[in-house]
Amino acid sequence: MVDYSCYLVTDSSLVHHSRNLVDTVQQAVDAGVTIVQLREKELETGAFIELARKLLEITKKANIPLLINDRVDVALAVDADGVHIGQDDMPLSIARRLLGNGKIIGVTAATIEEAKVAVENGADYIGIGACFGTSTKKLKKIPMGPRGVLEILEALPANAKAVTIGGINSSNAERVIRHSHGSDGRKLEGVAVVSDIVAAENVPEKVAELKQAIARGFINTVPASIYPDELKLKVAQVFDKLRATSPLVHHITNFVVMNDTANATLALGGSPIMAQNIEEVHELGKFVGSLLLNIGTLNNEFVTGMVGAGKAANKNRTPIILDPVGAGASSLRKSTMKLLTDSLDIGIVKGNAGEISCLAGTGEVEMRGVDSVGGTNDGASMVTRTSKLEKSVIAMTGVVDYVSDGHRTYSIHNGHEYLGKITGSGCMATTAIACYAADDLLVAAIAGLASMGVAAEYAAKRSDVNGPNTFKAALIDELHNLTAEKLLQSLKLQKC
Ligand SMILES: Cc1ncc(COP(=O)(O)OP(=O)(O)O)c(N)n1
Ligand SMILES: Cc1ncsc1CCOP(=O)(O)O
Repeated sequence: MVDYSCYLVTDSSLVHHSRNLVDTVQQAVDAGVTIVQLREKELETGAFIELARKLLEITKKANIPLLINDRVDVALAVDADGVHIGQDDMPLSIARRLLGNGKIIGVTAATIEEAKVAVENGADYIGIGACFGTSTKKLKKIPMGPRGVLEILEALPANAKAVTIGGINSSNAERVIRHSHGSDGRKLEGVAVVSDIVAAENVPEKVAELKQAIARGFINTVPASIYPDELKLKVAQVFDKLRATSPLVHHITNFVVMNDTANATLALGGSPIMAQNIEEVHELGKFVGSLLLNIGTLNNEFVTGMVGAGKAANKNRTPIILDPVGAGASSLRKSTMKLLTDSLDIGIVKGNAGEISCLAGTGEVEMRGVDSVGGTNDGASMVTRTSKLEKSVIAMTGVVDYVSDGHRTYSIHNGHEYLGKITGSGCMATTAIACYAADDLLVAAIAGLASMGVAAEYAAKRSDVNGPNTFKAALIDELHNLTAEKLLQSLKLQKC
């Protein structure tokens, strides 16, 4: 059985200046890559064969396969273990005739049709891509993201094998593999990586990081279900922990709510920092408890900062909470949400019914500006479906709030109508979730929405509250006055 899990594809033009390609492959093989593909675009045939022989010596000793990219003649000349061919290369049927059944043949596919044809014609595995953007190769099609990879994988027969390629690195490999877990239990066999390994300063360290990320991605445990009373106790516990630890919540958020959400974070017990400049987001990473990305007012600086901060957060395993404000309202917002969900591992997405239906791609709830027009008749099924699709916890706000991790779904019946009459209450709810995100993400999403709902009920009851404006000030006060006991007493939580 071929192990495709950690697949090194070479490119000598990208090799770090401190080594040559042969040393790079030796180090990568010693560190545990499971298969190697020699991919050279500029080499003359003689030099190609010589290089292939050297790499074959290394891979044979480690008992792993060496495939040759595009050049069936080179593979035959050195008796390599197989080839990888693209859609414009030698047809699969001819390659198979030349190489015989004992050799591995991989075929690139960017569409369902290409993948199906390759499998029908006897490809041993499919290289699905490009998954993300890459500077290693000029792409002919826009990257498909992990969801596009899964769509191709799910269209193939259950026994078909596939890896994905394009922009894969140690900070996104876990998500890419996890995302490929299909409804019928199938998943990718692994990820193929060029620059993240060959250009790395420290190859053994990089391969170790990649292998750990890949191994985490393959773990697909179904979480145990939790009864509402047990969950309420957990909410009370995480509230006390939040007050004791005051985590730093890094916001890249919109101009409209920046001040209110900073105050809501402080009132609830967190510590806010609002910073979007790419120059500083990396430095902040080490101290940040969670990263909140809110697309309410968009410009290029914000989006660049979000992607940069998001990648750093994924690398540090800091949870990211995304608020795709108004995602269904304009194509810029929709494409920004797609860019963020495709390129980052998002822990929790919080949105109203319109935003969540836009994320799910169903558009079943319309949007007017940043507000949903109406809600959905079946919030529980909408969040469960979207969570399964996105592999993120989904928190959907409305008259009733719904939270799901794809396996466990709950509804929260707290709040007050004034929440819908002030601007920024949804963004404050996202902030509240981000304050709790150091803990189990399902619990964090419930605790955040519960805190907002219960604080709103206390605020609305106050004698000094006469309407939305006084309510907003009182809401910040009541987030500050919240206690674990109040949450336990007032939280109305149901299992769906
Ligand atoms: C594992 C894997 N998947 C896809 C490719 C891309 O191959 P191809 O389409 O032939 O493009 P080039 O590699 O020739 O640029 C691959 N090499 N490996
Ligand atoms: C060969 C190839 N085919 C699709 S993307 C790609 C290059 C991937 O390189 P990297 O892993 O450096 O993004």
